[in-house]
Amino acid sequence: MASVAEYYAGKSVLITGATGFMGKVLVEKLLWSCPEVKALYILVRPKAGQSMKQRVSDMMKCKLFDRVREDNPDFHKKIIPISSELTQPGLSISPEDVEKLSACINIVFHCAATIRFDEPLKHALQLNVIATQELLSLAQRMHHLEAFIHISTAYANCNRKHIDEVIYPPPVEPKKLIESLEWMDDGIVQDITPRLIGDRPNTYTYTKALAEYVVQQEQDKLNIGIVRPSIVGASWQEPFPGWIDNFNGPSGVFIAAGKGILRTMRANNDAVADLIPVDMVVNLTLAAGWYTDLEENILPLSFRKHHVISSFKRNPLEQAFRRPNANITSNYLINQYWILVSHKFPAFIYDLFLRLCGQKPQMMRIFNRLHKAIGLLEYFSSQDWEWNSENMNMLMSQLTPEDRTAFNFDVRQLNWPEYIENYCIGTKKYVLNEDMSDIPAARQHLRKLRNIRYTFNTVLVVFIWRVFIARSQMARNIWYFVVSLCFKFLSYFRASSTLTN
Ligand SMILES: CCCCCCCC/C=C\CCCCCCCC(=O)SCCNC(=O)CCNC(=O)[C@H](O)C(C)(C)COP(=O)(O)OP(=O)(O)OC[C@H]1O[C@@H](n2cnc3c(N)ncnc32)[C@H](O)[C@@H]1OP(=O)(O)O
Ligand SMILES: NC(=O)C1=CN([C@@H]2O[C@H](COP(=O)(O)OP(=O)(O)OC[C@H]3O[C@@H](n4cnc5c(N)ncnc54)[C@H](OP(=O)(O)O)[C@@H]3O)[C@@H](O)[C@H]2O)C=CC1
Repeated sequence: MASVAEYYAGKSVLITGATGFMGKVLVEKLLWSCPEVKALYILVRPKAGQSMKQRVSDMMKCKLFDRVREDNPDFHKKIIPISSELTQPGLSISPEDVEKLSACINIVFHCAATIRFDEPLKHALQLNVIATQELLSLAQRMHHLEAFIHISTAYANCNRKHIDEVIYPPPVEPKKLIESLEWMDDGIVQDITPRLIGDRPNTYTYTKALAEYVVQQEQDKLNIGIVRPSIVGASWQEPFPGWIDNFNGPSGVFIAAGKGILRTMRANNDAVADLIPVDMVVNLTLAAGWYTDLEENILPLSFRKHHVISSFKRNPLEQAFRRPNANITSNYLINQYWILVSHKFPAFIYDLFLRLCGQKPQMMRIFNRLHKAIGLLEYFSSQDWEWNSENMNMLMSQLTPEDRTAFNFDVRQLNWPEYIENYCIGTKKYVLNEDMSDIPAARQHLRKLRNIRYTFNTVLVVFIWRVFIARSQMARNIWYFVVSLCFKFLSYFRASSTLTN
């Protein structure tokens, strides 16, 4: 059997979602580890006033492609952008491009999706299910297609506790749902969405489950593979440790904690957050293309020992609101208490301060957004799942020893504290674009925050005590008793030290 790199040599690959987090890393890794790959066709749409060409050219300037660029400055010649808006009929690919793709594509990686948890059902269905269907139809026209790899999520079946490497029956026949939603206006769809998604937490996991079923329907006509990553985090090693470019999932949580904004979160301390580095997911995806089978992948990170706070204390973010410190509890009331004391109260004080300085208050608004985001993640942070990963282990055993290194997805090799440290540094450098040389100033800022806190606490204690003493005889008695006790101790130590001298 050919090695993974040999398999991709001379092949033309089609990638959707190549401008996304995972897609970019997939493109980079293919160019780096499979240098003989013939061409990478990427489906891209114009966005935010930028043309498709401009977007692709910006993407290739990204630091992520540094090692590829150094190795081969002409690497961009292998990347062929195809204009496509996935939510449009026929993916809005021109007939000439359809012809071109049909004639040359050997492998398809379908990464594009909306991963927002609050996506309206109609749009999530359009992108995650209908576009997948359209892509499968296109794939059937490809004369030399060898594999169609669909990126799903380990949470597509999160309504189950134990998840096997099988496609479960869909919650509803996708075709019927698409037909019925077609005539409904957005308001009606919004009203019935909770009933439709049932025991799933959001439209994302619901539509990803439907998409898996749609892909499975084509298994007689195409060689399909489904990869189900869990929570995808910053890169472990490739192209360099800590690469991350978004606020999704844990990254937003880490940044909010590092900035001292997030001080409490509802999660099951005994549960694990199944985090997997993006480079491992990409390695597994490429190996799945080589082998074409059904895979999934997880790595447990315990909520109790997450190493995030200690990492940010060593490498602080700039201008933190408060010192990083997070209380993780599964108890609703305790969490609400901390939200009040550690989130809303400081936000209120800070906004009051801003108002007094003639500035616009902003902290309460930031906290409201944070609470919305954290609320959407709570379902995942409060539970535990069990995944079967026999196919993944089998795939690993099929790789040559060299490929096991070049396309490593063995999560047991990961050093957890080191990975989280690089992840936190990655959020600082690549998401927030902060300079590492500012770390001493950021540490100084944390020290200042600590001193403000000590001063504030002392003033508060003295103030409460003074109020208390003024009103209660008993408090006064206790106060005098404590003071006289301290005084006696002091005199005793002074006397005994005089004796020993
Ligand atoms: C110290 C404790 C440590 C504990 C350790 C444990 C960690 C693990 C924790 C929990 C794990 C659970 C994870 C489960 C994952 C499942 C896995 C998957 O299969 S898929 C992928 C998942 N998909 C998402 O993560 C999308 C989630 N995001 C959304 O749905 C939306 O972004 C939402 C609703 C959260 C916000 O929507 P809007 O409309 O209010 O805002 P918008 O347009 O997205 O963003 C506005 C601005 O805010 C930033 N932003 C977005 N999310 C942020 C966040 N979480 N924190 C801070 N800023 C964020 C954005 O970059 C943007 O910035 P600009 O305006 O462009 O400058
Ligand atoms: N991130 C995670 O934690 C996890 C992700 N996954 C899965 O991995 C895959 C990739 O996720 P990730 O890279 O994080 O997601 P991103 O949101 O970073 O990327 C999504 C990609 O889809 C493209 N896309 C979205 N809408 C359209 C459209 N209408 N037309 C054309 N392209 C479109 C985006 O293009 P554009 O740049 O134009 O917006 C982007 O390239 C998804 O299938 C997701 O379900 C699974 C588990 C966890």
